[in-house]
Amino acid sequence: MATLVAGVDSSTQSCKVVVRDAETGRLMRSGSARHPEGTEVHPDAWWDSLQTAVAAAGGLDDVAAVSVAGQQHGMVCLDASGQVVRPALLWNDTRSAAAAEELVKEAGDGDTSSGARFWAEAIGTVPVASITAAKLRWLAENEPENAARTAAVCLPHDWLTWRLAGHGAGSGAAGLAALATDRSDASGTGYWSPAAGDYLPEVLEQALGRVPALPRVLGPLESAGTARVLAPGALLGPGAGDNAGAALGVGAGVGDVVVSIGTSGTVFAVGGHATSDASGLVAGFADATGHYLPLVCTLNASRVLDATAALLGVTLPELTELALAAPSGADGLTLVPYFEGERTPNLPDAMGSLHGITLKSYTPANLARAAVEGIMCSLADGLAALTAQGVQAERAILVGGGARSRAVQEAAAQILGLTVLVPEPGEYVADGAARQAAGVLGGQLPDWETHRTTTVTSPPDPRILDRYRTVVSTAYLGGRA
Ligand SMILES: Nc1ncnc2c1ncn2[C@@H]1O[C@H](COP(=O)(O)OP(=O)(O)O)[C@@H](O)[C@H]1O
Ligand SMILES: O=C(CO)[C@@H](O)[C@H](O)COP(=O)(O)O
Repeated sequence: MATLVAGVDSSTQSCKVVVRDAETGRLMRSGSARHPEGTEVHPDAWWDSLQTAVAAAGGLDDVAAVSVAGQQHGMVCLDASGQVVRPALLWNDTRSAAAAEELVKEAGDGDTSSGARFWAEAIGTVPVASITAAKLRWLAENEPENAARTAAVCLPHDWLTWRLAGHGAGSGAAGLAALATDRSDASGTGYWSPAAGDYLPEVLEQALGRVPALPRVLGPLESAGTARVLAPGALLGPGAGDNAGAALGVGAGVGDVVVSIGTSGTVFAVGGHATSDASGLVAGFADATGHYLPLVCTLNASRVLDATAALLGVTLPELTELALAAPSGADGLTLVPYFEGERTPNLPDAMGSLHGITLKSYTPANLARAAVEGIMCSLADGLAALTAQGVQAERAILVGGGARSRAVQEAAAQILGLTVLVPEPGEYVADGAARQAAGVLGGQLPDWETHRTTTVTSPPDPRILDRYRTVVSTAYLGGRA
């Protein structure tokens, strides 16, 4: 009988579970379940969704190993008994924007530029609202009683792995000591340095006022123990942040840039050295294989498509058809997609906007196309920031729910200036977690050949990005590029 492994992606909008053959990678079963809306979510809701998704995948009683990947940065605070202190603040919750600014300024003794240089060099990432350290500073300032009750801090994937190991409310000090994470997710906290491979407790103390218990950071194929719940007896992998999970899932190599269009838009690459971008555009994360994962993340991607489809009263496939019916460049209509504020560039209070409205351009088809092009332009800016850090970019690999849209695929080919590869629709973060689980079981990452990939061709149209950049520069950046 085949040995089975499972991978989980506990992402912003949903939880996905895949069960694969450990040797061949063949997909045996899968399931998913929705997460609640909002940017503040109680971790119990993720646990409920995980249970539903596991049941939909036919259970995990027969799997030999499981790894959990998840949305990054979410602040999960536990008290001394192991109980969750308050609902988690997610990566896309911007209430911590001012706290992030304070942390940067304080590190430079009041000077933001030298503060940013400190963070880039010490941690690899200049904090913005998304980063866990900024959320902890917000907690200390706004909910001191919750901050005082916080005995341990962990991330969404750490907490789910811990629950699978049988820990939870009532586990006490021994339970907190069993918390584990991996390099990729630790690198998004703002108090773990990918270059040093260690926590910087002084940075955490500056953020929260003291240093609570933290998860042990496991190596790429180090086990987090044995599952006792949902997959009893299965080996637990270290897990990963979802972007590092996607890199594992698509098998990204040198020259590949992964572009993910989910709730977040991300552009990232696996690299051989740690980056430190003091401009704050590129986060210098770690990957899940012992290397690095320089990454740009935006707050606005697939949900801009959801909102535009809702406004036009069409389904997502209909939105794609509308966008494809419009001319490239949408007759000059430019949509800046900062609907939820923006993280890159760091404009937490920004709003979206529409430019170039004329009697000719103001049509449903052009609006659909402008939404797609606006998202892709913001990711093209991310790509430019990445290559400015020395990242080699030859091919873009599109993943995430939005990559299912042919209009998105074609816009990528027109705007990014790279060869665009689209793996067949799938759950690549959960697949990456499953691949990690197989690696933990067998001692090395398997080379699964599990997905077909198509190359998208569409004539490049540099006018789209030029026009977008002019609009962003004048309307949002005070004339700066
Ligand atoms: N056919 C489609 N066309 C465009 N977008 C799609 C399509 N199918 C799914 N999506 C998008 O996928 C998104 C969810 O993607 P996903 O990567 O699962 O998000 P997350 O990882 O943030 O939870 C939805 O917001 C939806 O807009
Ligand atoms: O904050 C980041 C990366 O820094 C986001 O990429 C989150 O990890 C959420 O991912 P999705 O659920 O949108 O895929």
